Amino acid sequence: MRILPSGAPILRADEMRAAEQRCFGAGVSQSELMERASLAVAREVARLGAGQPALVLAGPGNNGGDAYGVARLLRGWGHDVAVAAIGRPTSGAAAANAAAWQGKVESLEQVSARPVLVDGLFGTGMSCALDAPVAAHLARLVAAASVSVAIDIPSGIETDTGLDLGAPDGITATVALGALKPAHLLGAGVSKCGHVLLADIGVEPGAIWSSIARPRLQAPEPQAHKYDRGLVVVVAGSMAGASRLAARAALHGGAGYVILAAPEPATGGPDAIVQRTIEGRDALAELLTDPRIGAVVIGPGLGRDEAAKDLLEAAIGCERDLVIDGDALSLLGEAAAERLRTRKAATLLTPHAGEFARMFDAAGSKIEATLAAARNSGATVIHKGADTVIAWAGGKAVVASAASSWLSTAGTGDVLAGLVAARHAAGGSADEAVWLHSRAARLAGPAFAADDLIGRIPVAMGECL
Ligand SMILES: NC(=O)C1=CN([C@@H]2O[C@H](COP(=O)(O)OP(=O)(O)OC[C@H]3O[C@@H](n4cnc5c(N)ncnc54)[C@H](OP(=O)(O)O)[C@@H]3O)[C@@H](O)[C@H]2O)[C@H](O)CC1
Ligand SMILES: [K+]
Repeated sequence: MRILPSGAPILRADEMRAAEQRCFGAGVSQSELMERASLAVAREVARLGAGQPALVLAGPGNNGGDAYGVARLLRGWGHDVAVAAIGRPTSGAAAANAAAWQGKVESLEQVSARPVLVDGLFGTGMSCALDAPVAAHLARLVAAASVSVAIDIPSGIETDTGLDLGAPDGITATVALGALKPAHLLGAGVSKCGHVLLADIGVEPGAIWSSIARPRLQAPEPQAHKYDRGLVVVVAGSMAGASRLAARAALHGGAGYVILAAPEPATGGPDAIVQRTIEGRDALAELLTDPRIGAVVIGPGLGRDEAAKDLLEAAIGCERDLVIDGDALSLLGEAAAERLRTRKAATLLTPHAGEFARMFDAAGSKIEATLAAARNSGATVIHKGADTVIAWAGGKAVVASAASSWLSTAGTGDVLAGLVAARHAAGGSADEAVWLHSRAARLAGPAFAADDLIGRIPVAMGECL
């Protein structure tokens, strides 16, 4: 499991440059800022590299400027340091750092590999794919090292999208400077950044995007009753098992009262789940007039037939807060934004990548695309994946990016939908549910079934009280 700072600010490349400019405007010089960056990276290299001979790769810009600073500091601390470079910085603090490096500078082609590798070729200035020879030499040098540290971002990952532009595999750790970037959490960054450490270099990020953090939960008040904790209605369709998973997840996610509304009573499952036989659109619409309902879940096991469409119409038309998942998202398709934006109550969507692409424009950064979907639909959108983005219509985004890959098993989406409803009905936020779902998966260990996941949710909640 990789280390990732929690609750940390995320900035795009242009936002980071603006934050650096504000720092300069406040009187901090570029060389001072670069020295803070170099010192933060050099300390991590000394810690992780444990004094082994180091090879520092320096690029033609400020990422390279950091690299020359790292090399100078390590050598000053007695480390055996070699430098190889692509181009040479021509201006500002980076050029001064390059000039201050007293040692020789080799080319990537000729330099020999060493046990410790520092990647200071490119950072937020990556503007296109790495040249193939550069990518090949970088991969060779990273593979030969026992410890490799990337400065700010591994070279070859696009800052704002996480798109792979030729980055090597196997980077041990990335020292993010000043703020996380989308590259640390999205796409290729999920697997290619290694552990992510965030260095404070005195820049005020002012970010409204952040990495997910452990929620703070409260036990129910002494006088609480089941409606205080939230009444969740799960609308079942043709596949009862999926809706039962969602209902059980809602119960173990803290809901005080769970109703499973199904065409015929489901057998098995906890007696604490109240079964209501609901046939057709009007009967469901009637049930959903109950103002005590904190959240309705529709989608798990709904199916896509005419009966399913009728139930979805009733759910969208009701005045309750609504979690829409799975089949219901596919039924909405590209009409989603238009159908949902007029709803007065809250709507939460839990699409995976395929469902998202059927409803919204998925081009570009996953954060930007999910925010656009939230703005256009008025819904809170939980865009699932190895990198899960939670986006609100007001522009806030939270990114979760260290989930267990064992979540790739049937039913975990149904569990999340029920958990999202429970936390919402309890007055919590969508990212709480994502954190609990991910933590429960960690606790469940390898090769768990969705049913096992449910039993770990209370344990995960116990870590938040
Ligand atoms: N701003 C500051 O004072 C500080 C910045 N920090 C560090 O700086 C980098 C960002 O530095 P920047 O100079 O903006 O860009 P890079 O160093 O990442 O890239 C350098 C140049 O490389 C060229 N480039 C981009 N992609 C490629 C490629 N695929 N192949 C070859 N060359 C490439 C690009 O030139 P262009 O002509 O394309 O513009 C870049 O200019 C940041 O990540 C931090 O590490 C300090 O940390 C703090 C101070
Ligand atoms: K780098």
